[in-house]
Amino acid sequence: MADIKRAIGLMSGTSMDGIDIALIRTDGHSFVERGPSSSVAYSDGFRTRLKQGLVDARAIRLREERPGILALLERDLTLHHAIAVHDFLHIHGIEHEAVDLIGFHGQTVLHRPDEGLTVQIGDGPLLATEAGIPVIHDMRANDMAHGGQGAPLIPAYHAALATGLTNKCEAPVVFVNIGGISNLTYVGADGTLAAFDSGPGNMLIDQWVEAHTGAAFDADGAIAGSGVVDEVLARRYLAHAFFTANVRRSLDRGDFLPPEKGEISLADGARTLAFVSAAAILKSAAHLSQRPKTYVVSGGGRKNTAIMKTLEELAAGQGADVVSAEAVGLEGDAMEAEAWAYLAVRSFKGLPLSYPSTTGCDAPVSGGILAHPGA
Ligand SMILES: Nc1ncnc2c1ncn2[C@@H]1O[C@H](COP(=O)(O)OP(=O)(O)OP(=O)(O)O)[C@@H](O)[C@H]1O
Ligand SMILES: CC(=O)N[C@H]1[C@@H]2OC[C@@H](O2)[C@@H](O)[C@@H]1O[C@H](C)C(=O)O
Repeated sequence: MADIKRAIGLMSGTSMDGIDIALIRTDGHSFVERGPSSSVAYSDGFRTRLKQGLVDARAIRLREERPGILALLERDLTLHHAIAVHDFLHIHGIEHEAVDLIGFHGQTVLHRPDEGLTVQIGDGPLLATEAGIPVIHDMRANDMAHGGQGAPLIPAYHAALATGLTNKCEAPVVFVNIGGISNLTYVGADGTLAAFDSGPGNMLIDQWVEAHTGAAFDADGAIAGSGVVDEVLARRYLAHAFFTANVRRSLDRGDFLPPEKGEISLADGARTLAFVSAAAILKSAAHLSQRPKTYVVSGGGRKNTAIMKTLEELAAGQGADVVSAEAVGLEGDAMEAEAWAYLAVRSFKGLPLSYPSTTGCDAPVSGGILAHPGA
């Protein structure tokens, strides 16, 4: 019997809205049994500190540097994760000893793939000790050390999930994650993988809406619903070199900026940015060697009806369907956390986390650092 491990994945994504947590059992190959999942929202105060952390991170030249508030923030972020793990295990009646590994993403505070620099704050040894469970952390660094973009890493997990979709949707399938940044994974009928970041997801909408209303996001796309697309502004975003370059690269939060306040009304701005988010996915997918037949959407952006409406229309124009992760029996809010659990098991077994076709690394590479409790 294959060596199956029970692992928890922890994701604090680019939206900085909280921690997603998920439990899976897996052999690190195609066997995946998904367990419970949940999310813990950050307080407004902690989100404000995370945003300051992004500013302070701009001074980082070597990835172990922690200027400004970053050292304290890293400790507090780790302790938030430890509490999330304890609460999760308690709620679900799971003993700590029954969990073999935690896959800990941490919080990306700086991502400059062109300089070979990616920084996720999160203290793996501290989390291992606080949680009493071995932790695999820092999973992006080795990919970059081997010439990769350091992201996206979720494609290895998408490949495992795709084996269960054969009778549920038409191939070829593309998994789309609409988080702060969006990324996609193409899985060919023969298991071929191609993946890359596909553009701004919710981050521009979030910043735009927060600047005008104080709300963290456009709930259900309601603000966008009363606006119209400004085609000139949309074209400006979609003309960005990111979409036209021959080589796909991964994105940092600062690579795209929201419009200037006053440049457009709140509602039209929200509608235009939702259009851009959807159109960016199709524009990026045009770089794939084959046209997808089904887009399986996960991430918070699938709850924005303006993004989904545009995505469905544009995909229909190319003969493709758009379905939510839930429609094919998956969990759209937990997929990244599940992926980090899956990747932790692969890391533990020395299996590749990334491939030349997913991050642009020189050869399939593993990654991650193992931290034991109390070490
Ligand atoms: N009900 C909703 N209506 C509209 N948008 C929503 C809703 N719920 C969440 N979102 C959007 O989803 C975002 C969070 O998505 P998600 O958790 O997938 O991102 P993330 O994991 O932080 O980002 P990334 O995948 O880039 O790391 C929120 O910031 C918000 O923009
Ligand atoms: C550097 C970094 O944290 N990148 C994230 C971000 O959020 C979405 C997109 O940009 C993706 O490339 C990646 O996360 C996902 C989970 C990944 O690595 O697969």
